[in-house]
Amino acid sequence: MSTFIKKATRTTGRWMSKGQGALLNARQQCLSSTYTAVNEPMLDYAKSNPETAQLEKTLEQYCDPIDVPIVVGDEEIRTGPVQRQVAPFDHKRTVATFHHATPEILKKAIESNLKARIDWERRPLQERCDIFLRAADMISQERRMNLIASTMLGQAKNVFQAEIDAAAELIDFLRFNVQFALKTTSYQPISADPKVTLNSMVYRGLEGFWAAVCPFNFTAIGGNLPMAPAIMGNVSLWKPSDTAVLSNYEAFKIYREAGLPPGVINFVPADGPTFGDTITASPHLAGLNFTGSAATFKRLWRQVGENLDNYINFPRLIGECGGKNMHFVHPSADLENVANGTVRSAFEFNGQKCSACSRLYVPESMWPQLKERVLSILSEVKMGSPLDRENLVTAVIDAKAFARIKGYIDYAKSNPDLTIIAGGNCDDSVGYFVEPTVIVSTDPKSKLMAEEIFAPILTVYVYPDSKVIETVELSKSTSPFALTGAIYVQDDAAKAQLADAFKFHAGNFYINDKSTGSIVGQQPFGGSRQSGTNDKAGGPFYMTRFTSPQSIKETFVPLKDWRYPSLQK
Ligand SMILES: NC(=O)c1ccc[n+]([C@@H]2O[C@H](COP(=O)([O-])OP(=O)(O)OC[C@H]3O[C@@H](n4cnc5c(N)ncnc54)[C@H](O)[C@@H]3O)[C@@H](O)[C@H]2O)c1
Ligand SMILES: N[C@@H](CCC=O)C(=O)O
Repeated sequence: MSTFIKKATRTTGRWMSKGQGALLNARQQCLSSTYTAVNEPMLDYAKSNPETAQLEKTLEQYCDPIDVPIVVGDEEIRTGPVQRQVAPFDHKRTVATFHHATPEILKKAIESNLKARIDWERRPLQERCDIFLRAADMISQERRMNLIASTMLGQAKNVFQAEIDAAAELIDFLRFNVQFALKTTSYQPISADPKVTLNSMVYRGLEGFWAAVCPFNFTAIGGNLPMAPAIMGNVSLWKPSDTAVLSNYEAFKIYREAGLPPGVINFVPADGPTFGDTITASPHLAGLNFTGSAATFKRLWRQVGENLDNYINFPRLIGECGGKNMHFVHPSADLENVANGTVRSAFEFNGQKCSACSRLYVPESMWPQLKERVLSILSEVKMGSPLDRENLVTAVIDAKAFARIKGYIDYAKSNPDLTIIAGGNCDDSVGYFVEPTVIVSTDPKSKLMAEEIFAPILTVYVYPDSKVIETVELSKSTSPFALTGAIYVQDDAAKAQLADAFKFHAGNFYINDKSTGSIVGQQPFGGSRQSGTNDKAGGPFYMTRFTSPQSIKETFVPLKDWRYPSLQK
């Protein structure tokens, strides 16, 4: 039985843990800005647990495809050609049908945003927060399984991966964003003598609308990108990825049912370039909250640049992009820790995490033993449908990704600098399956060591033990990304040296831990260089990006003379 259920008390027909009870009280207190979030406890889905039976039942609700509309204000729109979201592990199975918004619909959605903004921006922050805390409670309780099931089927996450993402991380984003919004807006400037002059700060939402452009790989990120601006009084267009429409729609519906007024967030699946062209052409674009590849972000940034003379405000651009994350192993490292951490980081959810380890630097003295251990673990790793909890590796997201990944594997097979020591097989007859693959490269600058592949592929470079510092420098100059990175080292002096050396090469840096698995409120997330603008989602500074404060000075003593005081007669 999971700890969560063991501690649970049944109240008003809902399962609620002691922790959640405290949170609901905290929600009431939030009206006085004292709300403190805690991370959502995770369910463990042991076979005999009630949540496992509940999940099975919920999965049945998704046997037939769900038709997902475009939602603008209160209107559901179903346009022309129907799009399909398929199960990546069984591509004959359609999990959702949906519709691409045309430029006309997108323009209508912007108008609807701007109309809704008039009231929404004026609402007290606490009222806005309360809606999203209600959404967090709904996801934590009665709607949890809808998010888990739709993420499992649509994005091919197994139950543990879906629980971390679609339940725990999304709930955490909602609650911590509220906490940070309340804390950051509690700052008021000093007033030396408030009877003479009162200074204050008004936390305004931005003028215009935000475009939230979402990736496929995290339901929580899809849910966060339009919601964080909304908490701060903004309005946004939610553009889900075509391969995550269903789970994103489930989250959108929950926000609306929790009390989000129509038009504050409009749900607009759309062809990527059509969406990008339309929003960047609007004079009302206030900001872009983007997560996805660096290539797409650069294209949007360029389009904003080209339109600069047409905007009412300078749009704010937030972009969280890709990575080529390394595990750098020092000769003093704990081998078992390296092996377990690297397999989890590189292959969990098929390496389709921006933070996944995709290059491994290992000293030659350690490699024979580490290789043996990694291969031994991989012989136990199972690949298959995400509906089977035993499968750590499932299918990659779609046919396009499959073809791209296969291209890298074919390249490795034909290149003498690269040796495949595990995996290397791909099969898309039923689903888009790519075996967890380990490739050893004798060329430290190989494209497999440099480019983001977003796949279950780990490339290893074995270095001479005497060349730690040279190899650190080599690793730093190999890839343009700076997202996550890990060092495995037990020697204290070496640890300090390596941490300093990688200061600008990872926005999220791990010491003796794997490069994935950041938790909201614990490891705020983001990288720099080609990995993005490093605004640190899940941390306090993120929320400040969504406000455009106004400073007000009010004087109660009239100015009686225009001269400087000592010159007054
Ligand atoms: N740093 C992070 O926090 C983080 C988190 C998750 C994913 N990622 C990155 O995201 C990428 C994987 O996600 P993806 O495959 O969905 O990325 P992607 O760039 O292909 O797509 C992201 C979104 O952009 C949209 N899009 C595509 N072209 C567009 C255009 N011209 N204008 C506007 N929108 C457009 C897509 O439809 C999708 O919704 C990887 O690079 C991964 O590292 C980063
Ligand atoms: N929070 C995630 C990153 C999401 C990127 O895809 C992690 O650290 O595993």
